[in-house]
Amino acid sequence: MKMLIKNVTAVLPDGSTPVTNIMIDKNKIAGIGEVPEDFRPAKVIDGTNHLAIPGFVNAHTHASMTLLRSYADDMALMDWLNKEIWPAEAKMNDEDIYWGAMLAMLEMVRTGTTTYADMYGPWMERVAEATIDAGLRGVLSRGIIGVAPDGEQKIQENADLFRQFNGAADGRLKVMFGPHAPYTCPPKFLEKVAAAAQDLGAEIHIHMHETMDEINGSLKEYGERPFTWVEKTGLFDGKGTLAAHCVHLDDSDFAILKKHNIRVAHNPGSNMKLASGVAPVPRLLQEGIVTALGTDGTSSNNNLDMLEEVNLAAMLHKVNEADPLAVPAFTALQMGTEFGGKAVGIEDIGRLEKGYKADITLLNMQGPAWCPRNNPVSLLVYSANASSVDTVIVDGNVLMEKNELKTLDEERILFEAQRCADRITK
Ligand SMILES: CSC[C@H]1O[C@@H](n2cnc3c(O)ncnc32)[C@H](O)[C@@H]1O
Ligand SMILES: [Zn+2]
Repeated sequence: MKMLIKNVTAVLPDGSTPVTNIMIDKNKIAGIGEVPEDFRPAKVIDGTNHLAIPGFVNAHTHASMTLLRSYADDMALMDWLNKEIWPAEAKMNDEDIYWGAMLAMLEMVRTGTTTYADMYGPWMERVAEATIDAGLRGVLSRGIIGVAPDGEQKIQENADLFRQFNGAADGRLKVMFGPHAPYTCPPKFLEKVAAAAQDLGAEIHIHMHETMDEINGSLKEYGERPFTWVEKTGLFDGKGTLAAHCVHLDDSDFAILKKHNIRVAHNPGSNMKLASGVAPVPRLLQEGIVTALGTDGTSSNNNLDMLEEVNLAAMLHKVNEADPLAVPAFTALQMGTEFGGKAVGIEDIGRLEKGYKADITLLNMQGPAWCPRNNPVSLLVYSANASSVDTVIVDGNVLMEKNELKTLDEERILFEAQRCADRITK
């Protein structure tokens, strides 16, 4: 189907923001600019007073964890996982996974995210189902904890997930392998994950170097930093790696990141809330390492609002480096969009440009946060919030138009998610 977004202020890849027209043909952007006479759209969206941006790419989350939002706060990572999160997750069933994921879909659509990279499980097929039902683009991995007795079975489940869903839903689903972290997956086990992923040509999604405890624990147990010994398992030798966090990095870690083109998902909100530290984002960007943004799960954030992460990325590194240019506004926006596409290994998302996928978010610029209109990118990153998002398009399909949801039943999702959460947490 042909669709036209007319008279919209569009954030183009060079950061300019002309008032223009976006032409969509099937699932792609067919052109931006003057509308040719022979372009006859079946649907027209009036973009007057709206800002069009590429849909946000959440490069690291745990969607079904929405059920644990506001359940365990103000703790450091390992206490939080061991004492609260893992016992609660042990009570989840496949219905919880589905409705938790549906609550995440609802929040992502409402806040303008069009693609997300997830690590969770078991029952990741229910997350796939939720993604298909909602119409989002999902990069799914079965979270694998190797120290558990059923570690090998989890590798098989990840392989099954890949076979069943990689490329499914018109290519909207992609599957990676999800070894949880170096402290839950010993070297011999990671060798097996690496072999299984490489057999299938799958990429890796893993938490790396999140806290100083992780680094110190690894130095104690293996005499080496996690990146050093994980590299020796061959995990980074396959199709590609998405490493979440990368908060604590020395020169040897930077060398490994560059050697293997490892892409980083920076999670400023989660890193602040769990008091994990501040990732060296300005240096990552300077050294040409693909650095995207993620929310992490909603028990360490506590929401899936990518515009908030864009704002946090722009603000946190300024104060940390005492440098207002540490992460400029447009760079932060690129981290949440274009760099996100690269990080999740989908090269044709994240830019408003001919040939790219029609994954587009529109924000209503009426209201005080958007006035005066001196600089739309600045208004977006520093002034507005995601309540301005009113229209979301993924793969050429409209998921929300002028705040009206097209694929999701909000009332039902909120009811079912509360019911599931009550069973787990009460
Ligand atoms: C085995 S599925 C994924 C696993 O990861 C847990 N998790 C959520 N947030 C974090 C984080 O910041 N660091 C490490 N692990 C995290 C989640 O609860 C699942 O158990
Ligand atoms: Zn995480």
